[in-house]
Amino acid sequence: MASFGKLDKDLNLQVYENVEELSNSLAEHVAQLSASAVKDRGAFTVVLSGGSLIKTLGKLCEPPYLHTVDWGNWHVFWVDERVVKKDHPDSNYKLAYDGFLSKVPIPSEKVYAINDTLSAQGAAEDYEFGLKQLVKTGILAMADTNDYPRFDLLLMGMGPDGHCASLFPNHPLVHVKEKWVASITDSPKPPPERITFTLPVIQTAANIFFVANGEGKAEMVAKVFGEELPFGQLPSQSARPTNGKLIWFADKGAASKL
Ligand SMILES: O=C1O[C@H](COP(=O)(O)O)[C@@H](O)[C@H](O)[C@H]1O
Repeated sequence: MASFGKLDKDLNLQVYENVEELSNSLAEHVAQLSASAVKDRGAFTVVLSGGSLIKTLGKLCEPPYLHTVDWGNWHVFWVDERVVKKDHPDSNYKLAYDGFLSKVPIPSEKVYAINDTLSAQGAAEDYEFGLKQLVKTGILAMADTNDYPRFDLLLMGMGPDGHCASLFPNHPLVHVKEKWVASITDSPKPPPERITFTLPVIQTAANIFFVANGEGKAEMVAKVFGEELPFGQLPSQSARPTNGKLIWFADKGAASKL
């Protein structure tokens, strides 16, 4: 891992020589969080993004993690989803299933995909309702300090424009506070119809791991670690836990403009 001195310490940025090293470290960090959540609460609530993140989870599907992680107690959610059928090439569920979920023994009833028969608004409301039911069962924790759920881990990617989840720079959705899950029908990145966790839910997470690899992300990584911008102008900068832990995992390419 390369050293960025003060940046490492203050901003929790971990820079790796290549994606292979990044993926190894990511797997170890995820496995440790999983073990402590299952020990404490008997469940690990982990939230996936789509995009390039999924490939970096590959090491978790291999020994030793394949055999040592308590997959039976994982509960898997999506921080955002495109409103398409589950077998559509744009589906974040399909991407995660093909690249990760089909390779590890997580019980299918603990994988919470969106209802792909509904409109964007319907799917967002339905997903939020489902989360509230899981709070009632005790699987999903609520925060002590606000009225949002507190997921154990959010695994986040960042687009080259600085968006995360389906929260795009300066889009009005970045200011939504009254919902846990919101819909968008004018996403600047296709497909236009999506659902997304709102920023307060993201900020309430116990842990957020952001993953960025490749030079295409370098400019935005530098911006995220640059001056503090007004809330929502750069969602990947605003998406920081208010009472949790944030780690950025970057390869040398993504960190090349720091
Ligand atoms: O559209 C999306 O893009 C972001 C970033 O994707 P990447 O391929 O540039 O890493 C992703 O995190 C999000 O889940 C997805 O819906």
